[in-house]
Amino acid sequence: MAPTPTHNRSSLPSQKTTPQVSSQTLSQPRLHPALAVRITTVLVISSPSAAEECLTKNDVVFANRPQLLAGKYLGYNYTSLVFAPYGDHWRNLRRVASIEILSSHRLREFEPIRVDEVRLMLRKLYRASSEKPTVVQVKPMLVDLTLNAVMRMISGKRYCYSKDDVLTDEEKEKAHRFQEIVSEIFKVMGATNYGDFIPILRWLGVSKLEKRLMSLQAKRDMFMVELIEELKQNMKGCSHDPKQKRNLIQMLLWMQKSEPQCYTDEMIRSMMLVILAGGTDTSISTMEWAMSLLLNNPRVLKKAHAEIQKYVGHDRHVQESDLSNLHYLGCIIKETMRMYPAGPVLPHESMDNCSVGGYHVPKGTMLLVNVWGIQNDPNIWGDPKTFRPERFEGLEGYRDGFKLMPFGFGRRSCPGEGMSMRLVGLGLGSLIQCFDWDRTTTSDVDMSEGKEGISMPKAINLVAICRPRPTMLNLLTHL
Ligand code: HEM
Repeated sequence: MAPTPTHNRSSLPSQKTTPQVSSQTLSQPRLHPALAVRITTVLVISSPSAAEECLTKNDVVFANRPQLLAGKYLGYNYTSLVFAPYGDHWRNLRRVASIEILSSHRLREFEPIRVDEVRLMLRKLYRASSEKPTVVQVKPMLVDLTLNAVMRMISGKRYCYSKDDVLTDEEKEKAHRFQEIVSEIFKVMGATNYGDFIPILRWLGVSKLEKRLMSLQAKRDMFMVELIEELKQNMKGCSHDPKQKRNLIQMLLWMQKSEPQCYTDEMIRSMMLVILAGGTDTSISTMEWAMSLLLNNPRVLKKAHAEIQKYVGHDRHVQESDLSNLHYLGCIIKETMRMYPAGPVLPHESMDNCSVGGYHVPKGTMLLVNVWGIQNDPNIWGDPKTFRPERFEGLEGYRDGFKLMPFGFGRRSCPGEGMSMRLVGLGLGSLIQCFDWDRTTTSDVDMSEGKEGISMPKAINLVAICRPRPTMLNLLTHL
C-alpha cells in the first residue's frame, strides 16, 4: 500500500464542513515560491463523488505520487511500483505485478504456502494453550504468519521462527537482519517529513529522518542483492520446467534469461520491495483491528463462528475455497476496513491542470483522498462508530458508490487486493474456527490509533486469552 504523508486524520478538515472538497490553497501566497509551492497546493478530498472524480478521471491525468522523502530512499532507486510516477515504467511494473505475481492463477499456485503458514500459527497457538487458557500477544503471531507467507512466496524462505525451531547461526543472523529491516521500513514509511510540504527545509541539509532512510536503504539493498545472488546460484545447471512451481524471484530470473532488458535485477528487487512494503503491514494491521473488534463484540464473534460451523464444520480446517460461502466473515473484514482502513489517506498528485469537485486544480497539486473521513462520515454511514458487519449483508458492490475504498480505486488502486483478502480471510477464519477468544479484562480492548507506521496501526497491541475449542481438538492435536 502506498505511503501516506500523515496519519493524523484529525488534522484534516472535518466531514461536516462544506464544501466537501476542501482546498488549503492560499489565495495569494506571499511566501517565496520555493517555500510556497507545496503548502499552497494541497487539496483534501472528503466526499465520495469528489473521490471518484479524483481517482478515475483519465482525461485530466491523475495518479502521480507526491515525492515523499521515504519514497526517494525506499523506492526511487528502483522506482518501485508503489513510488513510481505514472508513466511507461510504472505501467510495465504494474503489468508484471498483476500478471506474474498477483493474478488469480499465481495466487492459486501459492495457496499451499498460505495454508501451511496458517497451520503453523494454529499449531503454535495450540501448543501454548492446550493445558490452560493462555494470554497471547496477537500481533507478533500475525507478523510471523504474514511475513513468512510473503517471503516464502517471494523467495521460498522463512525468516520468522519460533523458539522451538532449531536454527544455524547463519539462519539466525539472516532472520534477525530481515526482521530489523522490515520493522524499520514500516516505521519510516509512515513518518512525516516536513520537507515534503515545505521544500525549503530540504535545502537545510540532511535531516535525521533522511539519515535513517539512507542507512535502511543500504541494509535493505545488501539483503536483497545477497538473496537474489543465492537464488541465481541455486538455479545454475537447472533446466527450466515451466510446470514446476517456483518462487517469484526464480520466476523473474527465468524471464530475465529471455528478456534481460525488461526483467533486470533492479526490477526484481523493486518487486520484492513492493510486496514487502505494500502487502505485509496492511494485512497484519487489518487482522489485528478485526480481532480487537471481535473481542469487543462477542455477539459478532459468535455469529461468525456459527457461520463457519455451518459451512465448514469441525472435521476439517477452513480453506480458501470456503471464503466465498463465508459471507458474514467477509462482512466483518469489510466493516473492519471501513472503520480502520490500512490506507487512511491516499496521496495522489495532479499531472496536469484539471478540476475536481468544481475546484481548479493546478498541475503538481497534492491531492489527499481522506478515505478514513469518507468511510466514517455520519452523513454517509448510519452510526459509523458502531461495528456492525450486517450493514454489508446482501451488498454486492464493494465500493457502493465510492463510500468504501480501502484498496483505493482506478489506475493506482491496490493490485494486492485478491492476495490480502485470501490471507486475511483464511487467517481470521482459522483463528475463529479453532479457538475461543476472550478479553484479558472486563473493559473493552483499547481501540486508539498509533502514530508510527504506514497502515494506521493500533496504539496498544492486542493481548487476548485463547483456548482451543473442544470440538477442534481432534484436528489441532494432529497439526
Ligand atoms: C489489507 C490489505 C491491503 C490494503 C488495505 C491495501 C490498500 C492499498 C491502498 C489504499 C493503496 C493505494 C491506492 C491509491 O493510492 O489509490 C494500495 C496500493 C498498493 N498496494 Fe495495497 N493494500 C493491501 C495489501 C496489499 C498487498 C497484499 C499487496 C501486494 C502483495 C499490495 C500492493 C500494493 C501496491 C503495489 C500498491 C501501489 C499501486 C500503484 O501505485 O500503482 N497491497 N494498497
